[in-house]
Amino acid sequence: MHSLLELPAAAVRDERIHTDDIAVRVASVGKTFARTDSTDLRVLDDINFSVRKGHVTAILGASGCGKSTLLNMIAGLLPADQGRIYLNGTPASDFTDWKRVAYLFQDDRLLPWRTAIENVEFGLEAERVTRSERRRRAEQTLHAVGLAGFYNAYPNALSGGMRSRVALARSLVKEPKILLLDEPFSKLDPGMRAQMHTELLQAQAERGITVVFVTHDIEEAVVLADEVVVLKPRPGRVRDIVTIDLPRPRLATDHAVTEQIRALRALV
Ligand SMILES: Nc1ncnc2c1ncn2[C@@H]1O[C@H](COP(=O)(O)OP(=O)(O)OP(=O)(O)O)[C@@H](O)[C@H]1O
Repeated sequence: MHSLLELPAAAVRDERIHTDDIAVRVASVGKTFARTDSTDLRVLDDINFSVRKGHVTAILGASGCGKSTLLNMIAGLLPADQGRIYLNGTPASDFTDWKRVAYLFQDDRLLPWRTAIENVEFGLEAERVTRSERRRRAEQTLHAVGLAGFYNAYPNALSGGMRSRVALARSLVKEPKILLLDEPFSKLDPGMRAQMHTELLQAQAERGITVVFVTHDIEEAVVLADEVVVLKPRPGRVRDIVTIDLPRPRLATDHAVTEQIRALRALV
């Protein structure tokens, strides 16, 4: 099952191609890290895929195959040393609308000296938003992720799941068009992780956000994603792009979901 979004290499190399419904395009991207022992580590090689606007895409692969490196390049945190990454048709190096791109890290990175609401407001401090508007939007977003009543709690008084919600709210308050997530729920227990999946999908559907997330968890990829980019390691290459065309909510106990998990397991 290949996605139509897997553009042919020749088309990918043609920088004139602008498809209005593509939010992220990764075109012939490669990355090599120089190591202290002066040997180079080729982490990613000739990566090609596209992410449709409003879709949820998983980047799935074993530990060390370059998933975080790829996400960091999409986020503009790392340059690609081969190929190009485009956001809304613009090369990442020329892209200016980074305020509409949010990144949720593996650890929640909450500021311990700030309350929940102050942590969420932090997401807006780089923007031209008045203090009262900041407070209003932070309250509204915390409410939307089920944390009304915990506005003034400090992170150390919150459970892991609640901290994840605050971190999600801090990303959503920016009203991102693109949300990038690097295994943000991997430290949660399975029940809490399932709740966070529901929160994420609800926010994504309501706001039409494009989501790209990294995971090594096949079940998480099948439950959340419209498309799964499967990477194989050393160096990281695209093994396959699989479309998950199942209705939501997807329960890991449903037959169609377990079949899809089984099919993906054979690829990873
Ligand atoms: N800045 C860096 N300098 C040198 N090597 C790096 C750097 N960042 C990552 N690497 C190496 O690149 C490889 C891929 O790392 P990356 O974190 O992208 O993989 P991953 O698939 O996200 O792994 P995990 O699931 O364990 O987080 C690893 O071998 C890692 O040690």
